[in-house]
Amino acid sequence: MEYSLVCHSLHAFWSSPVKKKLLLLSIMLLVWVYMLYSCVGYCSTMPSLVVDSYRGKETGSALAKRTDSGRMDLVSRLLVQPQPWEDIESDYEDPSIRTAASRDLLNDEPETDRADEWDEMRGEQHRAPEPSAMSSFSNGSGSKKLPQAIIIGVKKGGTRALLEFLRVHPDIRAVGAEPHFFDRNYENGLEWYRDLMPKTLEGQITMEKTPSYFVTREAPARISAMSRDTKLIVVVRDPVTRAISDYTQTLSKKPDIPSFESLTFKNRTTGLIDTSWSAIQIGIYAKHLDNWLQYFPNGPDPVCERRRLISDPAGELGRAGLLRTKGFPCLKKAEGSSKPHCLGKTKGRTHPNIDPEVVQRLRDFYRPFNMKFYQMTGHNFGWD
Ligand SMILES: Nc1ncnc2c1ncn2[C@@H]1O[C@H](COP(=O)(O)OS(=O)(=O)O)[C@@H](OP(=O)(O)O)[C@H]1O
Repeated sequence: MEYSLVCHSLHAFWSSPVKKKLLLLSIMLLVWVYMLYSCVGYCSTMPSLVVDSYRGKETGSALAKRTDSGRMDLVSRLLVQPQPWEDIESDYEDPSIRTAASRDLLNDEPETDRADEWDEMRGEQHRAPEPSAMSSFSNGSGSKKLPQAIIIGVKKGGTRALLEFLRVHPDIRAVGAEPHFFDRNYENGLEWYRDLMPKTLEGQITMEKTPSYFVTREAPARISAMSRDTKLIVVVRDPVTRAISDYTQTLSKKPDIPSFESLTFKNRTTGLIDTSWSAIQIGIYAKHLDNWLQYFPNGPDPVCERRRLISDPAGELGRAGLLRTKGFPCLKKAEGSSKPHCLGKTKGRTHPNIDPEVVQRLRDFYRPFNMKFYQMTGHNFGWD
């Protein structure tokens, strides 16, 4: 009896249309709350491939200390546009690199473009960190290692472009500024050098580029003492246009220097070339390479060529055996950016017009050295 009464009242309750709607609404609300709860939990534990603007401004330790709830993560992901170019690599912030003197070998002039480094550092601040590096950064894992690969030259050869191409790859981590360890800072010791490097995980490659190593007499012995397995990479360029590019850089900083033509010759009448001028000397590649072969009998490998780096970067890197098997995307654009990150403002300066006779004289001067260089590397770069 009691049972039928309860059933009856329940039946009466369910049969009321208003109450039916109320119940339906409550169920929907419950389902919605449950779904939201699950989604928050799931998203907050997803590996982060992009950096939101807030995280991007933090340092590693700040990241570690952060105790955001998953809900905030979700909200920031939904509301804030992902800004993958806002992460800052700590290696660019290293004051010891920024203040490292950068001087020409023979001319007492800045060797590479400091302005470039700054531009590139700024550009770097807008780079998306690689997923693997990101995770090592955020969880504090990974360690600083001595570089396994170094771009050793040549100055004005396109070394910056090459490094930027390579470091797009998630398995490559590189220090952006030039450490100049094996030429100017050697007395600081290997620990100092290692400390400049970014943290890497197992399997990642640490790299740096300092183009003056190629012409530094002590560099091969020093690099070999660090590790004979160090992979040496050289980008070369037609020595005549390289010299003009080098001169153009100096001219942009010291507009009062003598003309290229007058610096080229010891004696213009006799046509004797001044090989003590660094702009000329750097281009005698065969001579410098000889020095490397004493410590690295296989020589730098690979030797890339600047023209090909411009016309077919992926092909040139593939030919050179760099990342051949990795499906390397060379000039990757950042999400949300129309520009590929590559070079600073000071690259691609207009060269001054040089007297064609002087250019020809220089071509004649370099020809035998170029031939020797082709022989040594087993590759005709076609500069003659
Ligand atoms: N994608 C690409 N590939 C190859 N080369 C490129 C590329 N982009 C720029 N460049 C030119 O490279 C020249 C600068 O070389 P570096 O980066 O080695 O200069 S530096 O030694 O670090 O100052 C510099 O040459 P100049 O313009 O003749 O001065 C750059 O314009």
